[in-house]
Amino acid sequence: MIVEYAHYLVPAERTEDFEKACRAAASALSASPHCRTYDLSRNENQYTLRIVWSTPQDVPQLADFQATEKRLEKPLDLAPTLYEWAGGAEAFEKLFTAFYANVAQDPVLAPVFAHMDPNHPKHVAAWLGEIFGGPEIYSERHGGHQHMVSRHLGRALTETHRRRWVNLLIDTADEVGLPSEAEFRSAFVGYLEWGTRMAVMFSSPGVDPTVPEPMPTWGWGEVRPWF
Ligand code: HEM
Repeated sequence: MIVEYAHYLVPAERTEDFEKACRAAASALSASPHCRTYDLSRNENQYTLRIVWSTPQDVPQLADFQATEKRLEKPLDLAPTLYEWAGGAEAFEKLFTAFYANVAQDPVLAPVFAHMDPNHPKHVAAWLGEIFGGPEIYSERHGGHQHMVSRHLGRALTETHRRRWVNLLIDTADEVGLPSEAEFRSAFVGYLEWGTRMAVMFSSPGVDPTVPEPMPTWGWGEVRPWF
């Protein structure tokens, strides 16, 4: 992950044009599979654009404006990752072993997972661990993002399935004693809400099965809409 900071000194008569160009750049950034998040801050006539990239790219809409300084930096992780906070690989394996045992008893979900691969709980644990900042095991050993998406294709999952999956996973998180701090649980549930909606989308008829986006990552903060 690369964090780009670009500082712009913008004369008062050009701030309107600059902010318009930034909004155009925001559309391009949102559409880019390489951009994870971005924001613009202003202090009088100084602007700082911060972009978090998976790989460095240009922001063409701002080419007319001279950046006074441009720095590409690796972020310095001062906070533990969600993976570390949760308790690492062991915690995710415990969670998904208990979850799929509960799934087998659930009238809504059991039929969906009737032919599940016995290693499925371990694979989903590796997926979630990687998303939450742990080792890149799912990418290296289990086919990465494209493979995960392919396992949902054609399953025609419904909102009833999705909601039951989320509810049961949260109940199981309580059952196995996953950390319950507000910050951790809000990030955890935020990912479940996003991830299950993506699973339902990719399970719909006629969806494009190609996935150019890299593995998602999830942290303590926010994500932006794709627009
Ligand atoms: C955050 C949400 C979700 C995540 C992270 C997730 C993750 C995964 C992963 C990583 C796989 C592939 C496992 C492998 O590599 O073998 C998979 C497969 C699958 N997922 Fe999901 N999934 C999510 C939501 C859902 C939902 C809501 C359902 C249905 C209620 C569902 C049903 C399935 C099924 C049936 C498979 C194939 C299982 C098998 O045959 O082994 N998933 N999921």
